[in-house]
Amino acid sequence: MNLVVVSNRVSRGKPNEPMTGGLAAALLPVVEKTGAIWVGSSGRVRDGNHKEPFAEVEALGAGALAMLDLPAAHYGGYYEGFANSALWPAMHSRADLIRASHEDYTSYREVNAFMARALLRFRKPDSVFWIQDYHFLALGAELRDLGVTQPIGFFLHTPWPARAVIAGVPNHRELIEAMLSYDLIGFQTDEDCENFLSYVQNDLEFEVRDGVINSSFGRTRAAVFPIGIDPDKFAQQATKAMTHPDVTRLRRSLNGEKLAIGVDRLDYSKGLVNRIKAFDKMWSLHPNLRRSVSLLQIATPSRGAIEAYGNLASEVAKLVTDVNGVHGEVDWTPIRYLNKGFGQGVLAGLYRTAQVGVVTPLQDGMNLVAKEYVAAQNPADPGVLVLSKFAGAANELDAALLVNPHDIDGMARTLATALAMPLTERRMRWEAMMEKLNSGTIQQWFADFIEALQDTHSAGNAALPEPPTLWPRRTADFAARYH
Ligand SMILES: O=P(O)(O)OC[C@H]1O[C@H](O[C@H]2O[C@H](CO)[C@@H](O)[C@H](O)[C@H]2O)[C@H](O)[C@@H](O)[C@@H]1O
Ligand SMILES: O=c1ccn([C@@H]2O[C@H](COP(=O)(O)OP(=O)(O)O)[C@@H](O)[C@H]2O)c(=O)[nH]1
Repeated sequence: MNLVVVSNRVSRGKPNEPMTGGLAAALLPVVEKTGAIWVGSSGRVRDGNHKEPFAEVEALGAGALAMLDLPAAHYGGYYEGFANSALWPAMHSRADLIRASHEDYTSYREVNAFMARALLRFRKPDSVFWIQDYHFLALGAELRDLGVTQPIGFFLHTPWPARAVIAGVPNHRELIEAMLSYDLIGFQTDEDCENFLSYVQNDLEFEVRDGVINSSFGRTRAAVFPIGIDPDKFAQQATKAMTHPDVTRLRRSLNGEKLAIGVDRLDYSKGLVNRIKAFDKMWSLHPNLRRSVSLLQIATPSRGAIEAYGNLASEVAKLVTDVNGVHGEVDWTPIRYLNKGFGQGVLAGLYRTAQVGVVTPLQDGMNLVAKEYVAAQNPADPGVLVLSKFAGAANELDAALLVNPHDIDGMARTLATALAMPLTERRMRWEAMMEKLNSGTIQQWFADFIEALQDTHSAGNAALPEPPTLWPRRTADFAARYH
């Protein structure tokens, strides 16, 4: 098997560089170990008609990384536009933030078609294609249009929302029909998978039986594959990081005070505003916790060219200033707020230093930070995870203190409970969570998906007498422009 993994964001595997998001963090070890070729955006754009996509290819462990320059005329409409101003808010049930022009949709489809053409260069007879995330919902259909008959799987890293929300995305029907060119579609949680199937059954009116969709576009299976981490690697990194200068300086600066940590992209889905309000409330309700616990909030800049993200950055910065102004003292700062990223080798030590990990998104596909925080703890004296019930991770990490991120008073109370939790209960909860992390590692996620993809593809071929007729050209106008 020659595995071709495709995502918008890639990682070059530089150990001291921060990961930009969980998708890149999760795929990196998979590519390094399995020898897959990972194709994604170089982050640069290129003018011209792009008949010959430009890819820079370099080794990545046992695998390879191919970084493509995407078409200059369409990059903004694709990434900041349709992907992150229409699909992202919809996937996170923020229909109020959906902004999409028809030009953005055209650019999105153009980039999907461009990527399909670029992938032909990496195709071999035994290739298996694995497409990642909402940037490439239509890529499978584009590949089928180009005559690709090999297995094509898709994994969605974000949530999939209720039918009424996805219906707010322009061209939703055409896009979701295009997804039915995939052999297998993977989701993070049962709820995401059920929401998707409910749309397919009720809005597209295709037959769904035992997670298999039989449509005029072929046979597609939808199933759940919760993404994991490598807990052993994180535990080792955390032990090693305790002597890193950033970590020792942090510990020294605490003077015995307790620490809570939050690590998030500066994204409205992460619930940063409510989290800071909950700390404000906690210090107001429990004045004894002033000076005895502070919050280190790492908020790495993300998608800054989009208005909603710029607004959020200003709102959070102002809120932090206000809360520090109210509760701070000449020699004590309640919230240390950093707009920069850290390599995972350092991050693991920061997690281990904190008695409480605060992961309170309003919606999140999985949230790998929650899993990393748990894996980085000292088994003899583990910290407590306070976790939103709306993060995909809450399905497995149900031994965390689960909170409703909309209930600020409730979160304030839970934070105080976490800070006072006795060692025996902390250990019991931590051991239960580690058991889950060890049985759902990133390696397992990869193996499960690829096995299911190959099985589904073989079963689909066996069931279909004339496969080529099942892949109608849904996107003839886009295809014609490039082929
Ligand atoms: O590539 P960016 O636009 O900078 O955004 C970063 C990534 O954010 C999202 O990550 C998701 O994947 C994680 C791993 O499965 C999951 O834990 C998290 O809940 C998701 O939000 C996005 O889905 C990726 O495509 C981005 O690369
Ligand atoms: O300074 C930072 C902040 C985050 N991360 C990594 O970025 C990923 C964030 O993934 P998550 O699933 O929590 O959220 P996403 O950003 O993908 O929505 C995790 O692997 C973190 O270790 C990092 O390497 N450095």
